[in-house]
Amino acid sequence: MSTLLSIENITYSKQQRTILSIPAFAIEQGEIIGIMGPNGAGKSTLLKLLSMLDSPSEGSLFFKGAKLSAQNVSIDMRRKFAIALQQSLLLNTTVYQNVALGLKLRKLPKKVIRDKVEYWLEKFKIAHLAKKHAYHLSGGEAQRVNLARAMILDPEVLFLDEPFSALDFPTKVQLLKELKEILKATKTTTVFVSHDLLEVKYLTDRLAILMNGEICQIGPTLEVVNNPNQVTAPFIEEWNEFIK
Ligand SMILES: Nc1ncnc2c1ncn2[C@@H]1O[C@H](COP(=O)(O)OP(=O)(O)OP(=O)(O)O)[C@@H](O)[C@H]1O
Repeated sequence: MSTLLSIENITYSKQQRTILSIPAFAIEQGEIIGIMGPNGAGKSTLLKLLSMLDSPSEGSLFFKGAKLSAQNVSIDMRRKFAIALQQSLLLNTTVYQNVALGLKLRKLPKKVIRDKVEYWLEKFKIAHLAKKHAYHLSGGEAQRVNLARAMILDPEVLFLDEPFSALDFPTKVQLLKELKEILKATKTTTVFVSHDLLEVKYLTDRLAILMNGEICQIGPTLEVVNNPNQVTAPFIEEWNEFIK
């Protein structure tokens, strides 16, 4: 494996408060890495920095070894990333148009767009909803559209911020299963922020535990879950107790 995206000596501060302080963190090509931690630990902030939606107060971000800064981040660079959030934030139009939008912005030929949209609607089992208005979907259907809209961009890194947390359990389990198959088949490098150890155990290869803005433990997911360190144990053991 080789490092795809990494950060070095990052801090992120707001109103004289340090929200994140991370000396080093690397995401390997093709892996699914989870970021878990208590409320307010800084998970979403870390995701925003990694996906270049925000800039750190200090420190550097590297993509394939090249340093990125607010100045040298081109549209082409941004287009290597796709993001799916808990709220699907779909547009006021059909499912088809929502999934097609990113490719239209990239000015791909109509035929290519149609083929790709059909492919991804099929993959996420929403082809029958193509003409339906996005505002009339169930939560699970909307999240499928959201994920199709991200995957159609063929991202080098997919960022997921709690995409399943608003779904009921059976819907979540089904979508997790399908998404894992898709991510593994496409070898999509994925950063997955979640509150839920069950989701994280199922989906991720490695896990970083973020507490008070610091990565307190990182390693293969099962190793971290089964051998928490002194700092992460109270957080992880509470979960282990719950899902035993
Ligand atoms: N722009 C900002 N200005 C001030 N404080 C901020 C800003 N962004 C984040 N914070 C604070 O930083 C901390 C980390 O926030 P963040 O949303 O990253 O945590 P989180 O781990 O994702 O939390 P949750 O699990 O509740 O979603 C919180 O205390 C939050 O209030």
